[in-house]
Amino acid sequence: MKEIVVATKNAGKVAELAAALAPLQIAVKSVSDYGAIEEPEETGTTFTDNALLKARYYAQATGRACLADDSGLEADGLGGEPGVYSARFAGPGATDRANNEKLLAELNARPGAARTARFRCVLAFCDTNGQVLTADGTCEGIIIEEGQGSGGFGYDPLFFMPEYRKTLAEMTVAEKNAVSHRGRAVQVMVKQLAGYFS
Ligand SMILES: O=c1nc[nH]c2c1ncn2[C@H]1C[C@H](O)[C@@H](COP(=O)(O)OP(=O)(O)OP(=O)(O)O)O1
Ligand SMILES: [Mg+2]
Repeated sequence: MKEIVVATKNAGKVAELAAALAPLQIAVKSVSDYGAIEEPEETGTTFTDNALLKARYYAQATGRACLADDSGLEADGLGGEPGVYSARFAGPGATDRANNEKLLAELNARPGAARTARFRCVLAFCDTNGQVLTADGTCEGIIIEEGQGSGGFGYDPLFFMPEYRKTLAEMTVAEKNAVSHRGRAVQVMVKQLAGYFS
């Protein structure tokens, strides 16, 4: 049976990835459909390392072909931080709100620091034979002083895209997928998966 498991514990990622995978016309499952699987420790130092680590871990745990996502924010005013540590910026298990507050506090502590930033996403697919596919994407924006919008997740309310005059949190899933790091990566991945499943 042609199916893929979106291997992430982040509901926002599941929604965005599932929407973008729909044209493949294969069954799209989520790891939560396979019982209580513990999250792996993200020990990699690059997005690619962590995406591959998660794809392999969940493929092993579910016995299904899995698509994992590792992503994060690089703030130029912070020398590229928080990067791969974006989810843990305000500490282990930090909430989005705490991470957003820390991002603003760190930037505000550096008057004159650049407010430009980018999101990066690496997607890794791994099947039960260990065959691997990867794709990546980026998205450029500006960190604003105060959150705007209630959509999306993570740092979306603070990530403003001047071309669209909106933060990512003010976009629908379809709008965000058309311009985001994840949307760009998944478009590339969908082409590869179309070949894989044909
Ligand atoms: O589109 C995005 N919009 C806003 N924030 C985002 C986005 N994409 C990544 N981010 C932030 C959220 C989190 O702080 C970190 C990802 O961490 P990352 O480990 O890849 O994901 P996660 O732990 O939420 O779920 P999981 O590892 O189960 O896929 O970067
Ligand atoms: Mg994670």
